[in-house]
Amino acid sequence: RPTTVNLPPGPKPWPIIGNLNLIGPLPHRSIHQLTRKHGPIIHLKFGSKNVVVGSSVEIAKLILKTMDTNFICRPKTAAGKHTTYGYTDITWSPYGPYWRQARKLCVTELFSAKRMGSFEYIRVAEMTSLVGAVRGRCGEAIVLKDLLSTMSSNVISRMVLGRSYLAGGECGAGRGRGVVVTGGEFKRMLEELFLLNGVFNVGDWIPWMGFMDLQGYVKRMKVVSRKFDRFLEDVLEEHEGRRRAEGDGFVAADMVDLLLQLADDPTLEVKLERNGVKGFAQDLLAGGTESSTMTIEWAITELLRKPELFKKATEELDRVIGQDRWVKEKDMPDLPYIKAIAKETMRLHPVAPLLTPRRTREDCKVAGYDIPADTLVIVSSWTIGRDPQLWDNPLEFHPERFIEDEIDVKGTNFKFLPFGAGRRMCPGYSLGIKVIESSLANLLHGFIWKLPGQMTRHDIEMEEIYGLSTPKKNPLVTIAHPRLPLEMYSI
Ligand code: HEM
Repeated sequence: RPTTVNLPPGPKPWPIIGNLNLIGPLPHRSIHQLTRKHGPIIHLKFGSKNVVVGSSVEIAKLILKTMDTNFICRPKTAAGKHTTYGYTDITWSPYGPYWRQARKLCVTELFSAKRMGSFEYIRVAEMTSLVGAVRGRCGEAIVLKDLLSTMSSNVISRMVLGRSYLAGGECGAGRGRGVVVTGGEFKRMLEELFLLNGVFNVGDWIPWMGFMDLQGYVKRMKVVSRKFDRFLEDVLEEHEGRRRAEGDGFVAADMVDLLLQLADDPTLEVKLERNGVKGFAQDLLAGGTESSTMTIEWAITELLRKPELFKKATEELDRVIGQDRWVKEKDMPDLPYIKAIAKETMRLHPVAPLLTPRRTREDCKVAGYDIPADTLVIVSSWTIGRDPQLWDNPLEFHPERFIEDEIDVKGTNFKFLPFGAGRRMCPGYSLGIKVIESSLANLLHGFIWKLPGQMTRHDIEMEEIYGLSTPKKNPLVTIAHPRLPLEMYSI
């Protein structure tokens, strides 16, 4: 090692806590302020841990693509240890043959175009239920998020687990172990899992304080992971029962069936153990629910603040779809304005404003600075998405910018990173974008959206909470009115 290490610029750390005093309850906003002061690559100390934040297109490209072999690992955190079966899921598993195999399974089995196509009927059915639920409450003030999360949980549950375990508010009813968890409880479990996977847990950064669990996060991680384990064990037993009963005629009907088959496959490079099956299933359930719900809620919120945009969206829908049918997934390429609203929402309200953290495997140099091995590496897509050098009037919600400049969602130009980029980018992006775009299109096609009572667009609050995702702090309350001929709702 060189004797003098040329670390990126950053604030002076305090003994023991480092710069943790500068990180508030919304870490992406704290980090945004720091990057504005110190530049596109900064060095911080979280306790004794080195942290590097990249917040420009150039640095993001180096981290996520050009030098990705050194940045492809995830840090070892209490959340990874306690909530993902000791890092045997996809998100927190370290770089190596196990993770590479997991990603291969995502591409070839779980999210292949064929598999996504074969599950389209589920997305259509749940979309129809969502439209029916909104229609049933037209004229009332509704918490939109509740209806959206039922839709997205049902889509993902049916694809991953084979059926909606949330139907009727109960789950697992009538089987060996009786009711395991209610629908409402399941949603709370997912929210808790997301929150705990994104929190700044002091024990991760000041290891000798870890045993005290001063914030109580580790205790909560253990509680939520026990709840998930009970639920997933039940699901696995049910699937194994069907497999035994059907013998040679068994055909995999959902992602858990596939994972259990793979766990028995002697040709797999690395054995997929039972905990791995549960960890993968949990990742798919968690990844597929909260992220699309929060994005659609933010989109309707932004539109309520700029009602003139509803007109543009519905003009496009009336022209392309007409008033006598609902929007199908295959219509989306013909609805560029709706797609632009979805992208603009993800620019201003990214699900993961700091992406998911990485860890350096070896000492390296980035932009002339030394980055030591085992540094926590963060890419601030929040800052990149608000950079005035990249976006005109960056704080304004202006979907047209994505029509003028057709940037894709796959992070190929590193200016727009809703799903990350490179080899560790979100494997579920095609499902996520399908659910977001077609739900948004149908909610705008089928309904006129208003604010309740005397509330005006200036009263809408825009605060978020931070975890592995960043949903609205206070859920949006809104009123829907039918927009299409009434017979269209008898579906
Ligand atoms: C709105 C929808 C979604 C958004 C915005 C989103 C965003 C992200 C982001 C930003 C990452 C981190 C990428 C990085 O480290 O560079 C990620 C990773 C991941 N996402 Fe998603 N996601 C979405 C939907 C989904 C869905 C539907 C699934 C699965 C059903 C999923 C499963 C995962 C998994 C397993 C990872 C970890 C990948 C790895 O570490 O190798 N996501 N996602």
